[in-house]
Amino acid sequence: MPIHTPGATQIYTFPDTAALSKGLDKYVAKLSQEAIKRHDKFTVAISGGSLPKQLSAVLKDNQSVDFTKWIVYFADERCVPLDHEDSNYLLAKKELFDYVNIPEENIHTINPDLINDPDEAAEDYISQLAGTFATKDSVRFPVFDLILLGVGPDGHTCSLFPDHELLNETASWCAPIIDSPKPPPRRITFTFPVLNHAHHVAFVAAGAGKQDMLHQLLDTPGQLPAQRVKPITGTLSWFVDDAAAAKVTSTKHQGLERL
Ligand SMILES: O=C(O)[C@H](O)[C@@H](O)[C@H](O)[C@H](O)COP(=O)(O)O
Repeated sequence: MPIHTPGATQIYTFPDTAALSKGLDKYVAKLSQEAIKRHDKFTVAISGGSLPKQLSAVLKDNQSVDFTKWIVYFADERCVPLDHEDSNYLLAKKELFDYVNIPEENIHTINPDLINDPDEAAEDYISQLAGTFATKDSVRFPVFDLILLGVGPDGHTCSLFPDHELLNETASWCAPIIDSPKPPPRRITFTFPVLNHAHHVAFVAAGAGKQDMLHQLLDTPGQLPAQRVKPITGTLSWFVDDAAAAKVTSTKHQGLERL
């Protein structure tokens, strides 16, 4: 059975976070294999928050995944040194990169020399993206094989916050933000066009604290940042535990059975 129905949002539920990590492992491993078969690499972007831990719990021991072909970006990053406790890179390194053999040059971090200038840091990140994606097809936007996102209690995703002017960005690939309501205030973030050009986008959300927001995002039409993630031709999936999905009424699938 295919794991995706193009155009539809797939909501995979799991009894707990351990099961969610198993499902995520299965999903990511499959997409990684498909992408490597197709173009000899797997381009993936990840977020901060609880995502790296959920992602790596099972995946880091998955011997069937060829991590040497992974090319990793951060869907958003904080303007802090790479060894700072707020760094999304540091988090991902501790949770995943330290356990798997992704070549160092394939992990695209914010340029640590530019963290005092978010504009420059965002420009630099765009140049890094161009190095990976602007190949013979000369694409207008990067097309990631997979973008993995979290969602905040206010409906934000990446560093795209409700009512912020960045929600209207239609051209730039990566934007600076200096007034993030979630600390730290200075960050860089992918924009909606980049999220929406990906082949696959998956949100990961766990815990009762996400119940109300998930119900709002998945059952009620709206324009919250996470609701504006609508891949144009790609797929959209949610990986959630039962606690987070408790109030969701939209069609849900038992994750591991369906995957
Ligand atoms: O850099 C960041 O702050 C994150 O990328 C952010 O977008 C995160 O994914 C959400 O806030 C969800 O965070 P939790 O998973 O911790 O709830």
